[in-house]
Amino acid sequence: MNRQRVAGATAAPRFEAEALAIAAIGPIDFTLAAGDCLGLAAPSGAGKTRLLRAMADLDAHAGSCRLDGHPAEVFSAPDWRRRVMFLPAESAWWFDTPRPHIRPDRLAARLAALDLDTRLLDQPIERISSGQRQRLALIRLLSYNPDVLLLDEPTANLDGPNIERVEALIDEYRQQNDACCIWVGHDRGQLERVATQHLVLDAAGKPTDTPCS
Ligand SMILES: Nc1ncnc2c1ncn2[C@@H]1O[C@H](COP(=O)(O)OP(=O)(O)OP(=O)(O)O)[C@@H](O)[C@H]1O
Repeated sequence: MNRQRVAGATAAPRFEAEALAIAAIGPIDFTLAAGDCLGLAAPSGAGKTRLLRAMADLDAHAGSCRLDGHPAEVFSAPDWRRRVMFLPAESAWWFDTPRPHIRPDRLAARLAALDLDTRLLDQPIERISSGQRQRLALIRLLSYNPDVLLLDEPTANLDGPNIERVEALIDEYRQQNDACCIWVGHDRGQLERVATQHLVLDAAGKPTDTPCS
């Protein structure tokens, strides 16, 4: 599924982190080229979500992130967060139904790709299942055309066929948009399928070479 690079080819950095740390979590460093996906694994409570929030500049942190060579500081906060977009494990919704949250471009195709009925767009949020909400939140995120997807356990509520659909949609988006992603997950098999690079943290949030159990 992953895009293969030509051996010996060097790709320009698209999204980078240098000495990124929040509280005692990290520091971490990585460099991703267009189309790359970093699989981020760690025991529960190690700090994966907090690092994603630091990358999106949602919480105060140490170290820096760069997009296409430009540090986060040169972007306005809303512009950075639109380009480097965080998908929380549990989605938040502020209108009564999904439709007003989602830009219409490619909406029908993405709903079909994730096996979602268009009528869900006009259903009250509380009547939509957690797995349906998770897929709708991904479609909402993609509708804003981010350059970097910060995905916090994006298939946690899904069954096997829907996990495959989500993996395929994200892979297609990365390839068509030269986007990068950071994929937080606990399923090592999945991370091996979707990621082009891997970062494993120990229970204290420090990078390690030891595989996460
Ligand atoms: N805003 C915050 N301020 C201080 N500590 C926090 C904050 N948010 C979370 N924590 C704590 O930081 C630690 C890391 O939390 P985080 O949610 O990043 O873990 P995680 O690796 O994503 O866990 P899981 O795999 O269970 O989702 C936890 O001990 C959590 O209680």
